[in-house]
Amino acid sequence: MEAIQVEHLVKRYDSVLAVDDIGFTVPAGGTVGLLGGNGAGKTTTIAMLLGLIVPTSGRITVLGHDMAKDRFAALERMNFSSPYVALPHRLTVRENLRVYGHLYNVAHLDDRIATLARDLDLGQILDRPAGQLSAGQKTRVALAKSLINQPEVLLLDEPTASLDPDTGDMVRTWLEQYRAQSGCTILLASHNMAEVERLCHQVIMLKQGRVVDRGTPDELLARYGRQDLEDVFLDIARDRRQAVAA
Ligand SMILES: Nc1ncnc2c1ncn2[C@@H]1O[C@H](COP(=O)(O)OP(=O)(O)OP(=O)(O)O)[C@@H](O)[C@H]1O
Repeated sequence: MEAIQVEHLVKRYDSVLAVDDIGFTVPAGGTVGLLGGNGAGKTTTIAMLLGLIVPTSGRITVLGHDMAKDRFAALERMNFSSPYVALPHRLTVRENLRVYGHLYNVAHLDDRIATLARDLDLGQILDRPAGQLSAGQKTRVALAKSLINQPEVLLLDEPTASLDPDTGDMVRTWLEQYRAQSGCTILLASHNMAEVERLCHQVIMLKQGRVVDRGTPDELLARYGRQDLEDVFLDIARDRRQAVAA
């Protein structure tokens, strides 16, 4: 079953065609990476999947619900993390998580917050105002917020941005465990190619709002004759493609 289905999706902002007729699916339990340079359309695509931005045209189905008609039924089973969304600054981390927990009607909320605080190492910062945290601490809190309702579909925009290598690795390991234990479907936008190689079953390469390539990390490496995805990314960004088997 497909958890996410995107068909002929378009978003135009006046003169900018931010998303230009893209289509992809994410199978239930799969992790798909959305890659592309700055301005490629990743954040716009995620915002449309969440119903935060209305598409110019096209169709999005999440967990069987058409997002144009029936998005609230899907939204309560989804969540997201984005560095572009600031949590209320004056509330402590715990208060923030409580607010979001109530929005999603989370049962046994204190237990859920305690579990997330333990797993994401938030113990020291739970009672500090969100506005006073470092960028890396905010990223971990945003991730905790995104998991408060144990979503079946998780949209992650740069989930490890600002994390030091050790914490980034901890978060990736934890995401792998969470996915294995929950069967959650993940769409991940990232500029970290090692992260994409490690987490994603399938990769979609966007450029100027269009899908320019897609495949498993191994397929893309073979197609471009490269050892790592960073070089594949650069080839695509710079319009180079090796004359190897497609
Ligand atoms: N509100 C807006 N009004 C006008 N243009 C916009 C708006 N939001 C995004 N754009 C444009 O749409 C295009 C896609 O932007 P988007 O933020 O989706 O890219 P991205 O792939 O997430 O980039 P990055 O890696 O830099 O975060 C860009 O050209 C951007 O300037």
